[in-house]
Amino acid sequence: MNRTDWIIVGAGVAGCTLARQLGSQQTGSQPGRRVTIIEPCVSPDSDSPPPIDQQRPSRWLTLLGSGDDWNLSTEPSEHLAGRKIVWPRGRGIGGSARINAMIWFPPTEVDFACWESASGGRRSIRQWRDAYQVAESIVCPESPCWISEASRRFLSVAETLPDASPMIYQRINRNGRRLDWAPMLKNTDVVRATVDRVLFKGDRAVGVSIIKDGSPSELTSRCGVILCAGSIATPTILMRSGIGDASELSRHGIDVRVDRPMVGHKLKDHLVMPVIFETNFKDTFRLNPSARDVARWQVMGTGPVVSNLAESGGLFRGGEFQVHVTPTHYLTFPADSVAPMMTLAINLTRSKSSGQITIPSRDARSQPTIHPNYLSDASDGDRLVSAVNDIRKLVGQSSLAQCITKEVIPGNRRIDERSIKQSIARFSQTLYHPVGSCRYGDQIDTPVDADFRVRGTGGLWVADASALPDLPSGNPTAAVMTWAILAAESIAG
Ligand SMILES: Cc1cc2nc3c(=O)[nH]c(=O)nc-3n(C[C@H](O)[C@H](O)[C@H](O)COP(=O)(O)OP(=O)(O)OC[C@H]3O[C@@H](n4cnc5c(N)ncnc54)[C@H](O)[C@@H]3O)c2cc1C
Repeated sequence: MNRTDWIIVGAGVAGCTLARQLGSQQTGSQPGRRVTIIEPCVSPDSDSPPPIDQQRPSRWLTLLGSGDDWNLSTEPSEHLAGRKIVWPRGRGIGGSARINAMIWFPPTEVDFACWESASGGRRSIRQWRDAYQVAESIVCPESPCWISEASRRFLSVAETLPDASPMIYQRINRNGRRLDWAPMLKNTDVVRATVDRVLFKGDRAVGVSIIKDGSPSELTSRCGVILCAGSIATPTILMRSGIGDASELSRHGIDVRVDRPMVGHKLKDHLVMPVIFETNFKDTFRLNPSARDVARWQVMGTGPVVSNLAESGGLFRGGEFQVHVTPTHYLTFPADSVAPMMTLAINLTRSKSSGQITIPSRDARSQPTIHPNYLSDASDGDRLVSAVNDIRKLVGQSSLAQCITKEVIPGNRRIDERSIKQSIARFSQTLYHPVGSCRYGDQIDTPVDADFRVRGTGGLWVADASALPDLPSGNPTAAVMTWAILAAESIAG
């Protein structure tokens, strides 16, 4: 293969967006720039669009644990009753967007201000906003034309709250089907391989070493390498390349290239606490719909089959926490339940607790070690309890109360702070939003600088969720695309 201009590592949300943007600069009088993206192979037919059944929005749940998932899990969490939490991450073109719940949540003004501040003023709120507009024009998110009774009833009472912004979530869908990300790579060479580490000449990144069909080889590039392998894999690639905490790297026999103790640190995630109710709603949501509903979806793109389960919700108490409404028992679905269920899943928008990613060895095939340190900052637990109580109050003091036959989790007997905290420790889950493990910023201790460059190197950038300086206010795909668009502008110069 001839030498490419840029190598992008990982064809997930950031990688596909970046490839599209860098590739689109090949038009007009500009000399052609070649972009190569590297993504592991899932299966022989992994480049074809997913079969029709998998395009049904609610099917994302059954993709977890499939061949499209890296099947990761955390170390035992001290504040979650010692539980290991399953951390799905998508694999194949589209990355985690192959298996995600497809909610499109635009960044808020708080997010734009946070990003401007992280850049030390190098990138203005306006630039971030403009980049978001480009992201939106690429995805063209859909407003669903069907929501469940659970969503309808919840929204009608939430709309009466003064400090809430309830909403039906927009979807990353086309005609009620999961978006296919592969068309974004039409100007890009795709190599199916796993990246082990970055290759350098002096301080400059000149390519990557890869494992393809079980054998090691190398790919080189003229302009450099952009890491988009996501919040878990990007820091591990940096560490294997000798960029990280010097003492940790030496322990694994890795030559230290740049001593950057913060690589892998400041990892954050949205921890979600499901408050689950049994109801007297007329409809029970089923993963396997009737033939009539399937036909309605296929022909008209509407009906219960367009549900992505997490249909609606919004930001509450002035943006302090987010809610996802599902017409299911969040923890046992798709197993049938005795009565129609509703879950109000609650997460803090910005937790203070942060964790870290480390590598157990220098072997690229070894699973990274994930310590999310959920609730290690005590104030997060206090704020989550208070959010749970807010939502219980909303349900108990509104017309929704007539529809509830039983609170299943935490349960009516769990009223005091201690027992709600026990419930959180036992039942809360990841909302699948890890960010920040290769934090961007103008401060000297951030691994990535305000131009998306890995500090202490040349020709090496990070443009994925790992670079986000903090959790975004909502679901991160729109934020990650926004970052990739500004990174592409910066990298292409
Ligand atoms: C189950 C689930 C549900 C979610 N629901 C939503 C939602 O509804 N809305 C929302 O906004 N967000 C959601 N998210 C989060 C969202 O999908 C991620 O934040 C987003 O995909 C992150 O983008 P990324 O490019 O950083 O990483 P990813 O999209 O994960 O892409 C990383 C890519 O790098 C590849 N890669 C990893 N290691 C290597 C290597 N060594 N060599 C080469 N390639 C490599 C991976 O295979 C993957 O394709 C969800 C995530 C999950 C897992």
